[in-house]
Amino acid sequence: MAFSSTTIQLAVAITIAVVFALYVRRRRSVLAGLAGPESSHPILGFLTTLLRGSEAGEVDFALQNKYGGAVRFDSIFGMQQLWLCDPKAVQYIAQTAGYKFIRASDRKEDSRLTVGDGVATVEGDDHRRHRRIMLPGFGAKESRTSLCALLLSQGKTGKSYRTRGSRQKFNVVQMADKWVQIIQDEENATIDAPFWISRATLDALGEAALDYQFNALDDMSNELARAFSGLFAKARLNPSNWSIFEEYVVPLLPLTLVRTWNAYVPSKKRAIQHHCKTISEDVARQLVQEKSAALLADKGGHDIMSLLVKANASAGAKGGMAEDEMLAQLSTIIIAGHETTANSICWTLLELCRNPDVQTRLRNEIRAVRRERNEPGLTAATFDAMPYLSAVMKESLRYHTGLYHIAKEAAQDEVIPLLRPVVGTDGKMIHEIPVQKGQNVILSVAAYNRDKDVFGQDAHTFNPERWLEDGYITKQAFVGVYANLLTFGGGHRACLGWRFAILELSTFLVELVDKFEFAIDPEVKILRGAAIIMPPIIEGEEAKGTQLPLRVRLAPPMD
Ligand code: HEM
Repeated sequence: MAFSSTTIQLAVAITIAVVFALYVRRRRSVLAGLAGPESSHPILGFLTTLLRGSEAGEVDFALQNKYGGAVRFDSIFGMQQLWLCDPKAVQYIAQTAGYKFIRASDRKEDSRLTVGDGVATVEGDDHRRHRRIMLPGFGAKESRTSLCALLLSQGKTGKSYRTRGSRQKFNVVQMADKWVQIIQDEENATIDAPFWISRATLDALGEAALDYQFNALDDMSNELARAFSGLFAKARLNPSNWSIFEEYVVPLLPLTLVRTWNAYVPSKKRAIQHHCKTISEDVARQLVQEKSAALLADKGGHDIMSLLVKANASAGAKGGMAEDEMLAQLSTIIIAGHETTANSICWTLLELCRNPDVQTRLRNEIRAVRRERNEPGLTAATFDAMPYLSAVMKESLRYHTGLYHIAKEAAQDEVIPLLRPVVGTDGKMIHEIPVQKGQNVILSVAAYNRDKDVFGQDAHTFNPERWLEDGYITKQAFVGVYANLLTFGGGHRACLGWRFAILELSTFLVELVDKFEFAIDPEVKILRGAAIIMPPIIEGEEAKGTQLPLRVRLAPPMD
């Protein structure tokens, strides 16, 4: 990439200013006694290893194995960063400390570029206000209602749910029909699972959460689907040294300079982010207008966006959201809820390929329950009757976390407790870690979810059985909203859509595993891409982005 001389001069000036600021800060750092790895780059420290490891999570597992639950490492210019997977430390930061730990400020402007000032970006009182307005759309009842409306639409529509007009099939059934066509037309065809699942989950999110038809499965040229599919891999996989430098140094500048930089210094990532934001804002504007009109006519729906418009109207001028904040929520929901869920479905299918006995047992359970209940469509109660499905999902969300890191920052001086002490550089045991205001902290979702004390000595093995046996999992500290995993985060920032994601994952698995048998060419090595989220990628074909070629066959009928 060629840089203009102004960009280079600006970069040099910023570098000098930041080096000086960090030099002062480093002298004050209280993390020096914690053990950690050597830097792998003179300027970028250990970041090049952490962000570009062979596979997302692998560096985390090595740190956990060598140092335990708390690690210090150097980021840019020797600035000290804290990495944690200790259950009590994670619990403290994600849950107990509340707003004493905020979203890392180096991530905020970046996510603002894609989603604007939505719930995932704002802080403090604004964040409380956004969550209060959004929560009604994401509660247990609403998640079930909006998704059940969809699930039932493939059969008879329940009287308490709205009809879906001309749409007859839930998206996964529609996708499965297309797969049947492909495998009938071409012997030994492989299906690139993320290509299809990403479109189907976008359609599902549109219909269930927004009452909007993206038509991504029918319309291969759909602009929004093309922009958002594989977005993280396109924008973030394998970052160059320059991208890492920019991502960590620029946010240290005063906000106006950060925004000037983002507006005038060209980058592939920012071009992608800008494109996505523009497209999603167009859809959001249309939706907010439609939903507001429907509300005025007393015809408000039960989808998340309608509930959001309704809750916002009730909140009134003081407690409500401005128009740009409402628009930002739609981009937030698409970014937060689309690829994360699509990837989780893909990883679960891959584990079913790698563990054929698990696949067979799951199919047997699905078919037995469906035969026994004999219902036209799926309901939340159908899933409740499938304990093995629940175990497979929990294990998949544990083993392949949607995000492998959650980045936080101390909003004040704090002391972080540890469940298990770690050995300091002077050989003494460290039981708690004092941090100063502004300290960046990485919570390793990948490593916490593989904690052997919590999940068993075989935590690095995919084993759904652990969720069915009493005493296999020992709760060390309450951490997350679902199955005590850190996958959906925790506390005041926990994922708003986790119930929705679980219902969606359940639906896709039931429909797909009932109908198809899945296998993968053993020669194809699938890696967890490191792109904030973890898209499946093929070793040696990283440049092609998200891929998961599966051998899909019709499953033999039940005896
Ligand atoms: C398997 C799928 C998913 C995973 C693994 C996932 C994971 C996460 C994580 C780790 C966070 C950040 C938690 C933190 O910072 O402490 C988050 C936040 C969020 N997620 Fe999800 N998510 C998923 C699906 C969804 C869905 C389907 C939706 C919406 C329909 C959604 C909406 C959100 C929102 C709005 C936030 C921001 C919450 C806030 O900042 O207050 N997510 N998610």
